[in-house]
Amino acid sequence: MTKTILSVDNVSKSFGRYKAIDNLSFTLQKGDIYGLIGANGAGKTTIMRLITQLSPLKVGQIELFGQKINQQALKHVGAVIETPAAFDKLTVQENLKLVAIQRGINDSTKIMKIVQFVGLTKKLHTKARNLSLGQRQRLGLAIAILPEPDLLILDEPINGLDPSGIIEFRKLLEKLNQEKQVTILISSHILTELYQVSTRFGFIYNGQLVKKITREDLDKVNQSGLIVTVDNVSKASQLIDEKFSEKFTVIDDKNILIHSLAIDIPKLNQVLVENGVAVIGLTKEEKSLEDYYTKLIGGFKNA
Ligand SMILES: Nc1ncnc2c1ncn2[C@@H]1O[C@H](COP(=O)(O)OP(=O)(O)OP(=O)(O)O)[C@@H](O)[C@H]1O
Repeated sequence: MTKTILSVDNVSKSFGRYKAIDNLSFTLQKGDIYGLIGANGAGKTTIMRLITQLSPLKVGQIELFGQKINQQALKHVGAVIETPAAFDKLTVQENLKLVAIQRGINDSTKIMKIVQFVGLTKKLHTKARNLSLGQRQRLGLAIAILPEPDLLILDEPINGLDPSGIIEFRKLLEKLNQEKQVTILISSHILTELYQVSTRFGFIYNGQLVKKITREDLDKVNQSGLIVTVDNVSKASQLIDEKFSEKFTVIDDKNILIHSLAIDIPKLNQVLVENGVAVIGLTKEEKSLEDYYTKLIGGFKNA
């Protein structure tokens, strides 16, 4: 049975006359890794600040774990929003000890486990101000996950991480999600990475959630066709036209795009070969999350 962890319902937020969030609604079910995507200024941070009560909610409703947001429910939420919440003058260990005291965590081995988990063991006694940007991101994550939250909210957590750091970070999130059943709301401009980690996506444009899609459905939409590479395009297109009902486009003098993956591929191959057309390749045309985003947002910009 699915369990709703977070429900954002018709939320709006204005700064003066400017409407940063415009009637936005979405829900997170337990186990989701929800990728929030949008251009600079779209409203990603603002909605995260509203969820965590860093910014007061005046229009709409937000429920956490089935109840109206309140301080008690927020104890089960870990968040890294904008700059990580570490104290510059304290070391990594001191920062985590402080969180442990604030949250009543008595197990002293837990800090070491978390430090190891986020890959900061060598920096245990380094002051937060002397950490690199990526190391600060890791400390921010450590602070957020030390109290074992049920929901983790991460605003641009992979900014500033090096390539191997990005991969490690993805593995950390997957581990938290799979082993500890942590539900995650994450924003990032690095869409290749967000695609790999997320199970669902929400696209924000000008403060509105203009599209919600599961990764499964995104994959279906993006797997938009089959590219057939042949030695004789005119003969091949004539045969496809005669023998199959799928729409197709001749791309160039070697390639034809069939606009459906439902076509009977062995039969297509057989028909072409039996009629003297050499089939050089059959490739699924798979588009990326970037392609989907560009097309979706392009449509709104041009509307
Ligand atoms: N405190 C504030 N006062 C006035 N305007 C604000 C305030 N906070 C945010 N905004 C505006 O609200 C809009 C949404 O900002 P937000 O930080 O949520 O965007 P974002 O999607 O997180 O962008 P980015 O990808 O650049 O981090 C922006 O136009 C921003 O200038």
